[in-house]
Amino acid sequence: MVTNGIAHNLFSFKFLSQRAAQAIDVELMSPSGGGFVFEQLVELAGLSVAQAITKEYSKDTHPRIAVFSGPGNNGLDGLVAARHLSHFGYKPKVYYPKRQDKPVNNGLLKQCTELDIPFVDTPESGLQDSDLVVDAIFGFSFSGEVRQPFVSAIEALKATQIPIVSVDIPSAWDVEKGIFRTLKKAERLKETTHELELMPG
Ligand SMILES: NC(=O)C1=CN([C@@H]2O[C@H](COP(=O)(O)OP(=O)(O)OC[C@H]3O[C@@H](n4cnc5c(N)ncnc54)[C@H](O)[C@@H]3O)[C@@H](O)[C@H]2O)[C@@H](O)CC1
Repeated sequence: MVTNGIAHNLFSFKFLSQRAAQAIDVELMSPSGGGFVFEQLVELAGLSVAQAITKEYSKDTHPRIAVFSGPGNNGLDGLVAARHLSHFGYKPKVYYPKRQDKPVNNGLLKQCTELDIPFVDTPESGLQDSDLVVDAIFGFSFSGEVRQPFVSAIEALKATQIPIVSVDIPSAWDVEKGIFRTLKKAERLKETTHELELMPG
């Protein structure tokens, strides 16, 4: 997880390559390896995100949290985090524009709905009156240029002044090289003044 609020600690982090991260997940779920099932890993990931937020951002100063969930498993981490944040006393709302009809997705949607966590239709309404945003749009399987319906969500994240907590990596950054893929060189230089740049290794 990366948060723009703890940039000063960036160089004490170690980063995994895309291939290594995927290989670790395969190993964790192998019967001869970790023996975990997928749902356990998603629950652990989402709980870790929510716990990290409680350490960095108190519910007294950052109670209103927008969660942007993407179409894959990174998005599921976001839904689990929203559920825990609600239990921890925060007020999450979720932007989840592209949903898959799978048992784990449907179960998490039901759990969030039963906690009265609102689902919003646009990134702007997610960010409005929020103190923090959880970026769970893309994780280690992101590649290429950002496609709809996530272009406007990424633009909204680039423009917002509130803290962004990214699950795994900042969405739309090249998984191996960091920095937004969609930016031209001049824009990239500007972005590096207030965003993190991830380097492999
Ligand atoms: N075993 C696992 O796969 C686990 C994954 N976890 C989380 O899930 C993430 C990886 O999950 P996934 O492999 O589902 O991948 P992601 O959640 O990173 O994203 C894949 C989804 O994004 C879409 N996508 C990729 N590039 C795009 C682009 N340029 N524009 C628009 N859409 C694009 C794909 O079509 C796919 O629907 C990890 O980073 C981690 O956060 C954890 O929950 C633990 C378990």
